[in-house]
Amino acid sequence: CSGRDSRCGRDGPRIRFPFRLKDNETENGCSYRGFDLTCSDTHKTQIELSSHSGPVILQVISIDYPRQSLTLSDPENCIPGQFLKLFQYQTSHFQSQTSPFQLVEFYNFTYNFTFLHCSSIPCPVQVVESSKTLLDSGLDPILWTKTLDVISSPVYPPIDMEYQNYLQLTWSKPNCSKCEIQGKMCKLKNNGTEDETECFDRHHKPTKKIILYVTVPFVGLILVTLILTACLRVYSYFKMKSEDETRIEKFLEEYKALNPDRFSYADIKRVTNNFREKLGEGAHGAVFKGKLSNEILVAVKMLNNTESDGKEFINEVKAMGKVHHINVVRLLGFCADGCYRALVYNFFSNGSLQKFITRPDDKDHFLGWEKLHQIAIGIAKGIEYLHMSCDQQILHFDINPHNVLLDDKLLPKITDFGLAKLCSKDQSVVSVTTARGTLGYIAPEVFSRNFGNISYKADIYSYGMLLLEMIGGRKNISQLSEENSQVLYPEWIHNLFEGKDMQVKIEGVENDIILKKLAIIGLWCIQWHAINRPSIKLVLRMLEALDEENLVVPPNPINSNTIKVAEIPTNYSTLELESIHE
Ligand SMILES: Nc1ncnc2c1ncn2[C@@H]1O[C@H](COP(=O)(O)OP(=O)(O)OP(=O)(O)O)[C@@H](O)[C@H]1O
Repeated sequence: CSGRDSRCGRDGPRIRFPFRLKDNETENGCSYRGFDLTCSDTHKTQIELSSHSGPVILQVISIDYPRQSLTLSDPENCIPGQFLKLFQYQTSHFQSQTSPFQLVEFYNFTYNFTFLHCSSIPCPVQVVESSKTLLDSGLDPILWTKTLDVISSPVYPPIDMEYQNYLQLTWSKPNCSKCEIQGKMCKLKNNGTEDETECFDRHHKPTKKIILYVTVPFVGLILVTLILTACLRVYSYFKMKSEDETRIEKFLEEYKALNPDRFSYADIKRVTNNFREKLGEGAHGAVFKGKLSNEILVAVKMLNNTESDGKEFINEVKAMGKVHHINVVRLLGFCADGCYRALVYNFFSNGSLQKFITRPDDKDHFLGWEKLHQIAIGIAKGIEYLHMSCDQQILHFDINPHNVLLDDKLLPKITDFGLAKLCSKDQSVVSVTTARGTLGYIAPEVFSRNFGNISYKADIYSYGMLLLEMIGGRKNISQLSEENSQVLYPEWIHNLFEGKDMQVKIEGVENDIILKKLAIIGLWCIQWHAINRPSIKLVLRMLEALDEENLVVPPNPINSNTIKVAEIPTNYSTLELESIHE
């Protein structure tokens, strides 16, 4: 029915209508009565024919569908015996009542023949020519007895003694030879009479070749795609890895460049050419000029090893190692070699800002108000960076003109982080155990905890003092000695407030707009109470604002009720007080 052939073994005959494999459930109802075939355990095709002595199972050797014949053999090699069982009692044309098959060929034998029987051998039936004696046929007359004489006639098929082991049967109903000749399949006609058949087109099972032609390229394509994808993956994996490595290398190079190098004392001696050129001396040690390479000039600060327990050194390396800003000095390296400690910075040819704080008529050193304004902005940007842009807030605690260096383009660089403190950004109050800074620039609360908590506003105060210093306040108080660059700030600030409108009185430059701006901002920054001082961001906004006229003059920063001037020492340049117990 399905139009597909089936078979028992690879070499077995193809099985299709009117035959069917008995156990093939999908072909149920598709066979014709009596045409059921089975497969043996050894994959041979078998047919069961009925006889008077029970069913006879024969092996189907081939089926010729166009001629409607099938060739059978006996698995027990005794065709004559099976022949007798099947056809002994049949009518003359060997057509059984129940079987649809007719015998067409048994022996191609043109003579009459006789069936003989012997009970003691495996195949107990033999066929001989009737005209011959048993002895002529090589059979023992004692063992063999005659069973049946068959008279050869046109009805009886010819018999060939040499092919005793095959039976050839034909069938006439159902008649499918027409369909087979046309290469079509055959089936019983729907709604037809019992034996009527009709042809139909066989399902063309895709041939192996077609399957090969279609599937091989398809599977090949999939394989190639898979291999290519795998190769691509492997390639991109290794590419990514090598990119990662390059990225890491690059990072390490940059990191190395950004982070301070460690020098030995011998290096330091070599760099400074045996400490040949001294640039100056601060509270913590002397500074020497040096050369890292032909292009890189450095300033090497040798720290006094006698006084410190290493805190200043650690502080400076810790704080400065992290900062990279155009307005903050770069720490290129450090030396911690036995008792020798040194810090290596870029060299700035113009030295410290202190040198440029002078009267306007000092033509050699006065930079002009516009330049000073730019320098003030640069310092504020450096402080803003320290206060706001690093992982930790860096409080400098020693902002003053000595600690601002100027490069060859007069760009200000904040330096000297020996007193700096690293705090978390959300920390609003800082604990310091010693008052720190340079006299004249120290916020009141850093002097004494009575004036409030210490915070980033301490740097704002110092910056305010620096601004006021920049506009020439100290130099205009001519009574103070020239050598002592630090001035007691309350006294100095009082001098700024001559006149009720708080205008800064400086010879020759009265009412200069930049000057006024710097003065007002400076006064805001030195407000006695830290809370009244602006943040560095606000300071920057005020410094960069164009509408200077709108700047509001702050109240008098000194509240005379809160400080007794006489309590504050006047004769130290750098403040070193005893520890305050928190
Ligand atoms: N990177 C530098 N480039 C050029 N000159 C420098 C550099 N660093 C320091 N100097 C010079 O060396 C001198 C001493 O500097 P140092 O920072 O040790 O002391 P200070 O700031 O004057 O005082 P203190 O350390 O007590 O605050 C300064 O006057 C400065 O001009």
